[in-house]
Amino acid sequence: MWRVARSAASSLRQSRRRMSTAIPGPCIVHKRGADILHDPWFNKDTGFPLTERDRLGLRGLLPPRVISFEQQYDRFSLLLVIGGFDFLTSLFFFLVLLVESYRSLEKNTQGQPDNVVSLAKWRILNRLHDRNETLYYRVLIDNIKNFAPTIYTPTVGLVCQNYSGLFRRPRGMYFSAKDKGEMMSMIYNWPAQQVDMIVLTDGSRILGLGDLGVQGIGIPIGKLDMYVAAAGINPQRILPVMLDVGTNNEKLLADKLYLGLRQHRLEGDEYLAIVDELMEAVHARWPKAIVQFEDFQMKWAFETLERYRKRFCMFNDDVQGTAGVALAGLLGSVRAQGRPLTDFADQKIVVVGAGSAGLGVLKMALQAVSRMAGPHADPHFFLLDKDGLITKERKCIDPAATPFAKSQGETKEFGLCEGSSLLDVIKKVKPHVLLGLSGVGGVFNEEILRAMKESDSTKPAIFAMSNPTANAECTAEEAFKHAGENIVFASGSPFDDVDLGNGKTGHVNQANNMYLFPGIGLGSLLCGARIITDDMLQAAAECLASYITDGEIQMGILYPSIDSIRDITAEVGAAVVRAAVAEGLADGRGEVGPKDLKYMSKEQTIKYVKENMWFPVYSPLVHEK
Ligand SMILES: NC(=O)c1ccc[n+]([C@@H]2O[C@H](COP(=O)([O-])OP(=O)(O)OC[C@H]3O[C@@H](n4cnc5c(N)ncnc54)[C@H](O)[C@@H]3O)[C@@H](O)[C@H]2O)c1
Ligand SMILES: O=C(O)C[C@H](O)C(=O)O
Ligand SMILES: [Mg+2]
Repeated sequence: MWRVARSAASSLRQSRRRMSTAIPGPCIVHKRGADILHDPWFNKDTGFPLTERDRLGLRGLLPPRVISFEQQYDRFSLLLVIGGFDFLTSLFFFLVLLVESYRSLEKNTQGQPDNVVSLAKWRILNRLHDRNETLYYRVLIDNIKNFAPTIYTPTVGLVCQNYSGLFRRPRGMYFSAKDKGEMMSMIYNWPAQQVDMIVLTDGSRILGLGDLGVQGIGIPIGKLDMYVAAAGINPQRILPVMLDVGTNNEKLLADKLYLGLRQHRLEGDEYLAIVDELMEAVHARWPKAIVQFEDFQMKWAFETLERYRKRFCMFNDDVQGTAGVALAGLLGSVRAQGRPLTDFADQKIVVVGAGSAGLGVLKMALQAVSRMAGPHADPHFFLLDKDGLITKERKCIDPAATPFAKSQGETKEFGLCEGSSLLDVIKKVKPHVLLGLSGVGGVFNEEILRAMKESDSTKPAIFAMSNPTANAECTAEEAFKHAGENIVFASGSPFDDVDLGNGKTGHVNQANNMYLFPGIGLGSLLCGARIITDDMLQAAAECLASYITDGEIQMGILYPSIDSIRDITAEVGAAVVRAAVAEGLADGRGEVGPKDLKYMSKEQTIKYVKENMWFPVYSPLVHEK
């Protein structure tokens, strides 16, 4: 409680410093009176100055006292500090929640008080988001480390699971299979003239929680919150999109409260025709918008990526964002062993999970090895799925997994065979890295973690990257307890650092694509990239990898603290801009043309990116009919 209060106070001081230097430009508003109070984009609540109240027809619609932004911020931060950590207040919100949507919440959170508290915190933030976006994003930016776990992973998973019960008002756009033929006109229903960043899901693989259908909309919302907080994308220019093509989740289909289409998922050409139509509609209205595909099941993740990546400015976060973050961590783990980066080519890496994320990681790791050791390099990657080690003998092997399937010669060398168990692989291979993207909680059990003690690495790396928390392959505590103090550890969802009991701390890294996707989107946007290429993604990953100092690496720190995510994102964004310029793919943006971008130094590019990041301050509102 004390630590949180102190960090909230220090954020507030920093925030005040920024508040005093910012000179906001005016903002045109086409409405007056109560309509403004009900619009979270423009609403300042009690913060409207008296002159503005007169100009906008607000006099008499608010209590007379004007409360400054700083005071509003204080009041809200206090509410959250108390709301999050004081037992009685938590209990109060628990009761409120029970009353408001008793049945569904009780059913879904039975015996899990942590979840109830997490949802209560999410509700408090969400209410502010509904009411006053400027204050919401300021609170988020200044307290990102505390609140990311609430608006993003892991709580966002819980929010998706409970979506029907939590639903109060829509956010973003919903396109469904029933809208076929209508999307080109529907897209004009979105009230904002300009959209820069879209996150799109079909809800088919939400974190490690499976097919959640329309309820998956929480993921694009959470990702776009990170875009605003980390990348400074203007919240008036973001658009979360749910493409509801049905669900194969029988429980949801049978649920009377389910808010999505009650039909099984479209498949094959029918499915692709719907996605094509949506992409055309988006492109027709906002040709420069970046589209991030998120949490699509593997077959559609790969297919849509290949289908659109040369036609639209888009990327798949689970395949490409995850790959870059994992690669940055893997390079860090080579440094942690005191070895040169080129030794990455010799690392034995076991990847558990042959889905969109696991295969994305291996593909990018293979590219890195080829760059370091030449195109004929023979990397030591071992890929397992639910049926064990994948070899060339596997029947019905997924084409995307084929390049990583082991040949008979390779398996023989290690005494392995098709379908060898994870334990067998670890014991015989003695890998430098064990990386999980399986979506299965606890698969790195005690035996497996103990076996990692025999790793050939002086600093074995354990990456339990699956989300949310309960789906992590192991907890941080289990990893340090069973695999030893010598490991470097990273997880997709946040865990606290581990007290090793001897005055030492086991550092927990969060290997989550949040370190890259905001910068990939921001950089692509600010240079007017036509498409997003592998070189741009590689530049992003390398930038993240180089952010960490040798001193930090020695302490087991592979990724920066989330507190510095805005700074990291600016650097990553600049790296993406420079890579796009180098490839001749940057058309420029606004008054900044391709030539301007080309002649910017690295520092100038970072400055350009930083200057174009939105920051929440109350702008004077000017009414125009
Ligand atoms: N940390 C991050 O930034 C990040 C990014 C993307 C995905 N993820 C997480 O990774 C997980 C997987 O995502 P995905 O898109 O690849 O899913 P997916 O469904 O495409 O793939 C899952 C893979 O895991 C395998 N698997 C299932 N049970 C297994 C078992 N017991 N042992 C070994 N393998 C098993 C499956 O066969 C499949 O190959 C999810 O939990 C997701 O939240 C994390
Ligand atoms: O959403 C996250 O936290 C990471 C990733 O995109 C995932 O699907 O798990
Ligand atoms: Mg995802």
